[in-house]
Amino acid sequence: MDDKKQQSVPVLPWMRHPVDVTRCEQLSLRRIPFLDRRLKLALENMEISELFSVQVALWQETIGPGNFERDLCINSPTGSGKTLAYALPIVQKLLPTSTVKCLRALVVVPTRDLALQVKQVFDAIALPLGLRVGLAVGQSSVADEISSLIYLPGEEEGVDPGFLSPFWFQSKVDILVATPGRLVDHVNLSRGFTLKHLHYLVVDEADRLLREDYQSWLPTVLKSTQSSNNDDGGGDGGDDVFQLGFPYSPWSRRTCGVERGSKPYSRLAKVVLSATLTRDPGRLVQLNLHHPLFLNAGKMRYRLPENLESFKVICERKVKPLYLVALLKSLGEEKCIVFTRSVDSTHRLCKLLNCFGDLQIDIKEYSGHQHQRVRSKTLNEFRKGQFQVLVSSDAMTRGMDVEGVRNVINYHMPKYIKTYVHRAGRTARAGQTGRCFTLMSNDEVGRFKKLMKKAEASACLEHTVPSHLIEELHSTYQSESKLHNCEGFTKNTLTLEDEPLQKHLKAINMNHSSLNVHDFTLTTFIVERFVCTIKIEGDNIGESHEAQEAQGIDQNERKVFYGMTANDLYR
Ligand SMILES: Nc1ncnc2c1ncn2[C@@H]1O[C@H](COP(=O)(O)OP(=O)(O)OP(=O)(O)O)[C@@H](O)[C@H]1O
Repeated sequence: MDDKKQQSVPVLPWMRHPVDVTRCEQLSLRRIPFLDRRLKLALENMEISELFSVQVALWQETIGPGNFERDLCINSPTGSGKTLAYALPIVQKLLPTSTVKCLRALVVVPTRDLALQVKQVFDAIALPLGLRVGLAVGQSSVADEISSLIYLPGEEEGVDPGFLSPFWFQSKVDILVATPGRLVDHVNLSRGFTLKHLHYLVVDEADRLLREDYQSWLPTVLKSTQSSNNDDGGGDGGDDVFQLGFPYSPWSRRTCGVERGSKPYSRLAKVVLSATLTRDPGRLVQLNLHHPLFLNAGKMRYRLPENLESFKVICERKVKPLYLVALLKSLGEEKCIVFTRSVDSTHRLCKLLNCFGDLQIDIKEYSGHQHQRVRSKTLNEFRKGQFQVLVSSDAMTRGMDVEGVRNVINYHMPKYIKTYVHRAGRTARAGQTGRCFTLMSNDEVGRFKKLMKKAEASACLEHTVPSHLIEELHSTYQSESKLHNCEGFTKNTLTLEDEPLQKHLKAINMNHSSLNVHDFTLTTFIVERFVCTIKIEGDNIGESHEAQEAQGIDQNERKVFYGMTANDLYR
């Protein structure tokens, strides 16, 4: 979107003049004012020697002169280091710990894998400083999870059990990273779990979290953070010591960086982030932001990582899988993520790619249809470099940080620039280089051009896949299919006798033991490969779709029989 058009979109007044994050220089750790020496050491142990622009900007608004006086909304590219940008000041602010642990910082993210990733960042800087980080993501039962988050009455440790036991609950963690659904479960169901002492709330991947309701997580959280700590520890309900009317509380009072003069001004400080932050006033208003300050990277709304190269790969629709295989072959051993438009396509494409015996690349799928355990295992293996190509749907990839991903391939062109930004952003992270290839047919080129115009880095060259590679692949699979097509194809019935084949078909949702077909001119190599083990009875062998159509055979009927058309396999 050009500047003129961008200005015509209704924007909240405080979003009109953002602080440009890119103007902040990267700074070496020794030049960061007030950085706690232990925090500096923890960063050095992570091999971090300087802070990125967005991290410096946030530091200024929190620990520096800004002193967290305003809520912060950050729109900064993928891989620019937003996690550490909020984790660092929060940990530094929590450092003067009170004698009693209580939950003072909450980070909400949309997926479990992302929550685990964020927790790891907090662990690296908070644990050495004696702060504990918890996770509420629904990996275990509510009861098991809560026992890792709070001391139950009678449990040892905590403060002066003789004084408060058996009525009190105490937090085991200072910082909690949570997904919205499980967070709401704890707020509503877990005795002793309270957000009343919360000082900091971070909403990461905010546009995604604000787009979906997730059991009304936001109003639930905001309501339960409403502390009555103005009245010196008399709680407004809940199962903690405040409810019991103790004369004083050893818990910290919320005054987080928003004290004015000598008068403490109780407020929950909020940090809201994304690489594609929403500007929709209706969504943002739900956050109930206090005097918000908008930090943006550059002038445009969408910005791609600086060292990302974008390419278009133009190909005919029906040979798209061949282009993908050829492209993957040409990328060699480099780690790569292939994006499709849905979980079904992800599953099918992964199966399809694994049919190419000569590809010699390990490929696995990663999608929301898989069990969390399977998904996390796959992600770990990918991180460790145990396989090179991950085929993925969009839902799970926001914020995912995997070292060494050099290439992203859009097998299906994304519909929206936001999707492009998040997909492409899995590479070229933290200043590294990376490439994003988008496969498209000729008639999609115009749409792609429009899409790319909305991002700041809109240069996009064409990447040509050598035609000899495509021809080689084509002839391999064509010849195989011809060979197998020759078996009796006399009637319009197809019997699936072969057990491995049946399994295979089942895996791509073709749950039939026998098929009635008019048309079994199999135009995709994947289906051709099935033919080799199918006992075929039909009379249409070798006829093209056009010829079949001329005979009045309804091509759509295939949909009824297979649950999908041969064309579905191309998409
Ligand atoms: N100051 C730094 N120096 C070196 N590496 C850093 C620094 N800060 C962050 N990183 C690394 O940069 C990578 C990207 O960071 P992070 O995941 O926080 O990005 P992000 O902006 O949240 O991206 P996304 O929008 O995709 O979630 C991580 O691997 C992180 O370890």
